[in-house]
Amino acid sequence: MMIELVETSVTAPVKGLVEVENLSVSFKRRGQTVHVFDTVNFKIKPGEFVCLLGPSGCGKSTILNAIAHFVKPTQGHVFVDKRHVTSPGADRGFVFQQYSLLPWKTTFQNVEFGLKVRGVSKAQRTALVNDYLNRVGLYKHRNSYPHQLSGGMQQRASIIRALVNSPSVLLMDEPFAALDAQTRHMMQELLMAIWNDVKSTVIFVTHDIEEAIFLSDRIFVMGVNPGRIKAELTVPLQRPRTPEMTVSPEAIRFNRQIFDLIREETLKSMELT
Ligand SMILES: Nc1ncnc2c1ncn2[C@@H]1O[C@H](COP(=O)(O)OP(=O)(O)OP(=O)(O)O)[C@@H](O)[C@H]1O
Repeated sequence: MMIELVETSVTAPVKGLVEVENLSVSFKRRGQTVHVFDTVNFKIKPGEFVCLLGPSGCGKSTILNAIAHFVKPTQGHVFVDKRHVTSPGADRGFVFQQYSLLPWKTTFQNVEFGLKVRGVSKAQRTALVNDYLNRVGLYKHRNSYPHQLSGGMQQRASIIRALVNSPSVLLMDEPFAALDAQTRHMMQELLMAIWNDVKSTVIFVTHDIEEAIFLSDRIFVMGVNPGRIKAELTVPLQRPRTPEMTVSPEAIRFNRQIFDLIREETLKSMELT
C-alpha cells in the first residue's frame, strides 16, 4: 500500500482547549448504580495529543463519550474552548474502532456528509473533500463503497470524515485496534502527518503502550476501583517522531514505567492483589 504523506505548513493552534472538571459518570445496571469513575479532572491544551491507557473497563471510552456528550455526566462539566458541552456537536469529531461509514454511500459521500448537513455549498464541499481524499491517498477510491475498501482505507476515510469539519477536538476510540500490525503502523504515521498539519487536539484511547508513546505528547494512565486518572505522564521523545524512537533506551524505560502502572491496576481489577 502506498500512502503519500503530505505535510503542509503548521499553523498556530487557536482552538481545542479541553477542560474536564469533577467529571463523574454512573450507570444503572440491574437496579444498581455503577460508578465508572468518581471525580476526573484534566486540562488539555489546544493542539495537544493525549492518549488514554488503562485496563479494560476503567472508563477510557466513557471519558471520550462524555466529552462527545454521547453519555451525560452524572456530575461535573466538560468545556471545549471555554464552551460548556451540553450536546454532541461538530466541534468534536469522533472516530470509532469499528468502521462506521454508511454502507450505502461512496467514500466521497461519506466524507461529505457532515458538511452537507451543515449546509456548506456544493463547490466548497467538493474542494474540501477532494483535498482530504488526496491527503490520505483515497482520491482514486472516491466512488467506491465501504465494502470495496480495506479496513485501513475505511479508517482513513473515517478520520478525514471527522477532520473535514475542522473539529476543535478529535476523539479516537481504539481506531486502529482492528487493523493488522503493518497497516496499523502506516496509519499511525499517517495520523501524525495529518495532525502535524491540522493541529486539532486529539484524545486517543488505546491498549497499546508503544502506540501511545509514538503518538502522544502526554499519556493519562487510568486506574480502577475507583476509576480515575492515576498518572499524567509527558512522553520524553522529541518531535518529529520516527518508529525507531519507540525502541530507544529512553522509550523502553518509559514503556516499562507505564507497563508497571497498568499491571498494578489490572491485578486490582482481577482482584489478585
Ligand atoms: N451504557 C452503559 N451502561 C452500563 N454500563 C456501562 C455503559 N457504558 C459503559 N459501561 C460500563 O462502564 C465501565 C467502563 O466502560 P468503558 O467502555 O468506558 O471502559 P474502557 O476502559 O474503555 O474498557 P475497554 O478497554 O475494555 O474498552 C465498564 O464496566 C462498562 O461495563
